[in-house]
Amino acid sequence: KDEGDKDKKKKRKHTAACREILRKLQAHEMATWFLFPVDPKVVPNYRKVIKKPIDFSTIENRLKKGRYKTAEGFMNEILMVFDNCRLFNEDDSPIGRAGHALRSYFDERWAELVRDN
Ligand SMILES: CO[C@H](O)CCc1ccc(O)cc1
Repeated sequence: KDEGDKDKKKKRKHTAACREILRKLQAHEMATWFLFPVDPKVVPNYRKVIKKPIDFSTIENRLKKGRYKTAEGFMNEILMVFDNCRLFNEDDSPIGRAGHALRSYFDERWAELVRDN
């Protein structure tokens, strides 16, 4: 097995672990607002405020295409979902609270992944 094969195997391993975490996030009851891109027709000023819009369906497509070289690349885009939410929504609002709840849930799943790998 040359280096290339080992790297490919490692990438497959972290991609599978990241897809499992993403599936859990998408299944979470608080995930509704984060599943698909925010529609600029529904929220006109969203794209003016949020410079890097990102959502779970976009991340899922990138995972499937093998776009993340490392698990950290995946983690950074997941965290961007929650940073965007904190920027756009009051902490004390339904979507703000959903973002915080889902971020805590992610942190727990991520800690498990790090521990188990
Ligand atoms: C990920 O969702 C966005 O942060 C919130 C977009 C939004 C804000 C206010 C509304 O009335 C509707 C959508």
